[in-house]
Amino acid sequence: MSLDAPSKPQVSGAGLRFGIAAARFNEDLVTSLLNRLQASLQASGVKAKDLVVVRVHGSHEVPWAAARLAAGRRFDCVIALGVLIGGDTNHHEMVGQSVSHALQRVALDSGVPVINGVIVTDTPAQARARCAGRINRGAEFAHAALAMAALKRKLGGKS
Ligand SMILES: Nc1c(NC[C@H](O)[C@H](O)[C@H](O)CO)[nH]c(=O)[nH]c1=O
Ligand SMILES: CC(=O)[C@@H](O)COP(=O)(O)O
Repeated sequence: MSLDAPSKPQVSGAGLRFGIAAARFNEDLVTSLLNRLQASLQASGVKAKDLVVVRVHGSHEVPWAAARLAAGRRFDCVIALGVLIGGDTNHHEMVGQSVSHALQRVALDSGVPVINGVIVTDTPAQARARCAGRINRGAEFAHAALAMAALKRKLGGKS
C-alpha cells in the first residue's frame, strides 16, 4: 500500500467539467468512492452541474462509458470508478489489467485525460479501507482529476 500521494493541487475547480463513469458492482463501495470524489471536487470549486455521472454494470463496462463521455468533448477530464475484489479466481486481476489498458487508450485516443479510479484488491477489507475507511482514494482521484483538467486547459487536447 502506498500513502505517498501528491498533495491537493492549487487549482480552482470553478468552470471545470468532469464526466464520471462508475460501476454498480460492489455498489455501496463504489458509491462511497463516488461521494468522496464529488465532495472533494466540489470543495475545490467544481459546480454540481459540471459533474455528470453515468453508472454501468461492472468495471469491465467502465472503459466503454468513459470513451463515450470523452468523445462528447464536453469534459476537461473523465474519471473512471470501480471496485474489483478477488473471488475464487483471478478474474479481478484480468479485468483490472484490461480496464487499466483500455482507460489509457481512451485518454490517448480522445485527448481527454482519464483518471483510473478502479480499485483492485484481494479482500473486501482492503476495498473498504480505500473506499470508505482511512485511505481516501476518492479525494486522491479528485486531486488527480483537477490537476489533469487544469493541464488540459493549459496544454490543449484534440478537442
Ligand atoms: N467481480 C467484479 C466485477 N465483475 C463484473 C465484470 O466487471 C463485468 O461486468 C462482467 O464480466 C460482464 O461484462 N466487476 C466489478 O466491478 N467488481 C468485481 O469485483
Ligand atoms: C464473475 C465475476 O465477476 C467475479 O465475481 C468472479 O468471481 P469468481 O472468481 O469467484 O468466479
